[in-house]
Amino acid sequence: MNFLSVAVEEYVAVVKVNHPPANAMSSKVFAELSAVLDELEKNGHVRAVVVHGEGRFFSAGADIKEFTGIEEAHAAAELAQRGQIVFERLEKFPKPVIAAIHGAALGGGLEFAMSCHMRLVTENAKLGLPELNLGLIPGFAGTQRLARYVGFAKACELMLTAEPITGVQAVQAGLANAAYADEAALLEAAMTLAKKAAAKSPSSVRAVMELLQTVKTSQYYEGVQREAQLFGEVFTTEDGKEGVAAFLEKRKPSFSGK
Ligand SMILES: C/C=C/C(=O)SCCNC(=O)CCNC(=O)[C@H](O)C(C)(C)COP(=O)(O)OP(=O)(O)OC[C@H]1O[C@@H](n2cnc3c(N)ncnc32)[C@H](O)[C@@H]1OP(=O)(O)O
Repeated sequence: MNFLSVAVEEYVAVVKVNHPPANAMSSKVFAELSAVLDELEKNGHVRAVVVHGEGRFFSAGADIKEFTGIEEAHAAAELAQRGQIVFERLEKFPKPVIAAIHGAALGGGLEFAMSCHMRLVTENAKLGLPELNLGLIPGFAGTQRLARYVGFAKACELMLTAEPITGVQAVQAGLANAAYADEAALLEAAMTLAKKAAAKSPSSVRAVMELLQTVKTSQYYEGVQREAQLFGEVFTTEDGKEGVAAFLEKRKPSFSGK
């Protein structure tokens, strides 16, 4: 493992993303996450999982530096689908997963956190889906999951303004469970919560985790599929190219509507 580390303590696995500088969700990070889920699912010493980011951020999203090599809409749609599959697996994971979010959970980073079963945040963490600043749209099922947590109007506002909210606001909006003053308090609270779940009967926990997933309908999956397709289409517009180039060149994008 190069980008993820796992430490197990009292039936709780702490998974840390360590992909400096921003813990971007690159294809290698996704591959490792998938392998880690395989291992944690089988491991009888693991009954709950805490996911955290090493360094300044939880995760700043999909790896924008990897976007530059992608030319075709179908290739961009496939990138979205690959992320969607891993996050779907995470959401369906039979053991509870808690995201402990500090710094920033943006774009694919928030989509990662939204696939976890609970989210604890620092008060000043930034949570948002800023893809429209890049001339893109969310692609890892964020368009479908966000509204489930915050409702239609707030999801619309967050995506269309592309502006992040704080950890405190995320709790108020129903996106996060609770906010803590700093990273140390956040991690302590995440471990306490995870240990409470880990102390319950694994069979009852597994049953609850399965039952909570039945809220997803076929319309949800149609939405996710359409999201990947539209991500591919938007990705190949001139505005999509301009947005990504502007981010990498550290300048404001100029969108032409093409
Ligand atoms: C389907 C899914 C799609 C997506 O997820 S698209 C991505 C959506 N996410 C974003 O748009 C967030 C982009 N990043 C930011 O807004 C900012 O960054 C932060 C708020 C996270 C941090 O800002 P600050 O503290 O001013 O640092 P900094 O100089 O902007 O970034 C530090 C280094 O991190 C790299 N970085 C940040 N986000 C990403 C990313 N998502 N993918 C790849 N690299 C990223 C930068 O480029 C830079 O790197 P260097 O030091 O080499 O210049």
